[in-house]
Amino acid sequence: MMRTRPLKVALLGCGVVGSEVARIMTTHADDLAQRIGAPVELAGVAVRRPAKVREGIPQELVTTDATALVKRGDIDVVVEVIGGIEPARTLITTAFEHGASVVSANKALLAQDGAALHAVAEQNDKDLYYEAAVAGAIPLIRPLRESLAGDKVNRVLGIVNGTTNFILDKMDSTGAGYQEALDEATALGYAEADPTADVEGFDAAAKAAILAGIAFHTRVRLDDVYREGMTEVTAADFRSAKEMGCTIKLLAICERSKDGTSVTARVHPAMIPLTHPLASVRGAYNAVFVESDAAGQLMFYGPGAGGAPTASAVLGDLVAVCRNRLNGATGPGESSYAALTVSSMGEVVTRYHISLDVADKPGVLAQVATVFAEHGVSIDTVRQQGKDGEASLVVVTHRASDASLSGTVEALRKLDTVRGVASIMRVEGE
Ligand SMILES: NC(=O)C1=CN([C@@H]2O[C@H](COP(=O)(O)OP(=O)(O)OC[C@H]3O[C@@H](n4cnc5c(N)ncnc54)[C@H](OP(=O)(O)O)[C@@H]3O)[C@@H](O)[C@H]2O)C=CC1
Ligand SMILES: N[C@@H](CC=O)C(=O)O
Repeated sequence: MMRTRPLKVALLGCGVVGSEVARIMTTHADDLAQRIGAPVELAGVAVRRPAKVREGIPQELVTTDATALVKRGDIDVVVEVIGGIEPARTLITTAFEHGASVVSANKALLAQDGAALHAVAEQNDKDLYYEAAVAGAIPLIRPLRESLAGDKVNRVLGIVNGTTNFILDKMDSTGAGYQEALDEATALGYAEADPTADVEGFDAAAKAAILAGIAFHTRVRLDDVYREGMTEVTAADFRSAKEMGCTIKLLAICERSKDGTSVTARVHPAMIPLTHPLASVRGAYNAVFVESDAAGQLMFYGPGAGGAPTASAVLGDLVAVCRNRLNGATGPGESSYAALTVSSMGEVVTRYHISLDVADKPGVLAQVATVFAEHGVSIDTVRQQGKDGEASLVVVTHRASDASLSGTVEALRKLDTVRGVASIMRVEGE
């Protein structure tokens, strides 16, 4: 039976994502009411610049006083799409304390303060949902939290940042420059307010922290995630990757140790074989592999950024939270998490592609090979190209720990025949 009194929604932020949330709430109002069992009403929209023309948003709903909006006391659900840590964190906390549940797309905040926010939500018997915080439109949080709750997830690996995938794809497929591709991603609404978060890997690291926490039922914070961005990836790296039958992607990889007592989470550019499904993920699309004991390997794929795709995930959460509200219930919380150790990057085992500038003279290869052997790093292939007394030496290793590889590189730098380490890239997905 349809309830006639509407559920009231406060929208905090009306930018790329918020404007699409408002549009869908209006255009799909009847369908949403049907699915929820009550109409939903946009009760207020908090922004920074009230004078800006916002199509479809009645001016009387617009306010710059987000605090007063969440304190009104008659708001059922606050949708936070402002981004950043403050004022978003205080607004969300205040919303719980004044009787509202919260839907957020704010991965930066959730990766940093997710545990504290969940605690406040639970103390106040309210929901905190955030499907849109990871991988845009792709349903990933709910499958991990609910569908796979009876299984044991061991690994989550994928592309979780649309902006950097867009840039790397453009650089690889059209030879576009980095800045040109970044400007296009920003104009399309994919990039964060400060795109440093995207290109330096902070956004993907926040998503990795959230994914690892939900997948392994533990707490992983942003600071626990090893992070390298993609600003150092060059056209030469793409050429080397092609010679190996690979391309380069910015990957987020979260793994549970074999004995199940610890986890690792990392974000960095990696070479992946062109035959791997992740190699064909184009533009701002994301794709995530989840490996679990019983299900085996699952792949989630779809638009990872942009206003409408992200709003789709926000609306899904809004419907779920409204239904919970009508049923007088809340969805699954996170208070039952175990405290697994988060291991350092040194313990991660993978393959490496190392490009060295060396002197082009006899014995160099043997010298370099000895250093690898002394550090217990086994070599898979070596390719040398020399010219005018200088040479470039490309070494691809078998699987080795990051700590052994770091020791190897430190020792290589001390050889007088090694002029420099041009690039080091991990090789994944084989
Ligand atoms: N863009 C995307 O593809 C995706 C974004 N997200 C996340 O969604 C959130 C929003 O992103 P996006 O829509 O792109 O960001 P935008 O920068 O486009 O929008 C931010 C909105 O917040 C408003 N705002 C900023 N500060 C305040 C404040 N102090 N009080 C009230 N309103 C404020 C802005 O107001 P005004 O309009 O007046 O400037 C604007 O409407 C972020 O957490 C982001 O990480 C998640 C997935 C994908
Ligand atoms: N800036 C982010 C937006 C979605 O999370 C991205 O590019 O993935």
